[in-house]
Amino acid sequence: MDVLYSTNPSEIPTLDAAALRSRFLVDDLFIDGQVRAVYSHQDRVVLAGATPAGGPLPLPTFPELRSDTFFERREGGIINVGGAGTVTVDGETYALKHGSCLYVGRGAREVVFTSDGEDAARFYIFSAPAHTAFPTTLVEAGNGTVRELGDAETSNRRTLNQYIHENGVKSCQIVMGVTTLHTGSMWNTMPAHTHDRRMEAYLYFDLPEDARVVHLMGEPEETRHLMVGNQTAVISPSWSIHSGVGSASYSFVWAMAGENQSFDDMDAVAITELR
Ligand SMILES: O=C[C@H](O)[C@@H](O)CC(=O)C(=O)O
Ligand SMILES: [Zn+2]
Repeated sequence: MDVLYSTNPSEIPTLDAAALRSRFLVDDLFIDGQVRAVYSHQDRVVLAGATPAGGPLPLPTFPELRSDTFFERREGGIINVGGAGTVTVDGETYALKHGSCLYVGRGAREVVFTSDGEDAARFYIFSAPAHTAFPTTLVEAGNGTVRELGDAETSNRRTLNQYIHENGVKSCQIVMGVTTLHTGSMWNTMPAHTHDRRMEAYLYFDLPEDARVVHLMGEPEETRHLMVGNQTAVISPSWSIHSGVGSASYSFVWAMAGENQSFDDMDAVAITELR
């Protein structure tokens, strides 16, 4: 498990592209037959990828967690960004096709991933510390609370599906869903925003391998960009904007944790104010 410590915004202007990438980008989550994980000190979230190939793949715990099982003191949201597969939680099997979301509550002991066929499932896991156990719950792709945002004219027409949130699947901290750009629209989250009470991570997926998202980060008055490929995550501290434009349309998993779960508690920044 890699550990990423928190970064102060004053460090941003001192970082070159490689240093920015090493602190905020996670691009090695999905490797056949492995569970890969990163512990971020932004609200102590863990980002993980599980790619079952050639047989069932159990979720281990990690020495850094000092726990007997991964979910001993944690909850998690799991979204499948690969081929169809299943997640078995303490003997109960949930089928997750591409884009479906499973919430796993604190205290789950045995979690095992499988792929249905040749096209390996790729389970993205976003986990946060949890104070109590909410029920493990499946939401099929597209069955969250849907918001239609943006316009084709400004190239940001997109469908946002909220899965784990105040008015949906209950959690201690996690707010999680998937946003899909309509064909021909390339911008997400414009106008950009911050939410000082929550960190957020984006995992871009369904982006062609030869395409990139130009992801904007940093304090609104001191922005930088990251060139982001398919199935790559970007960690956004609470002080950072998180917005991007693709060279092709794409989807992304967004997931937050922190002080509150109010999706609309965000401070928008007009593009004319960004520096
Ligand atoms: O705080 C909320 C998050 O940044 C995302 O939900 C935004 C998003 O998916 C979008 O505008 O497309
Ligand atoms: Zn946000």
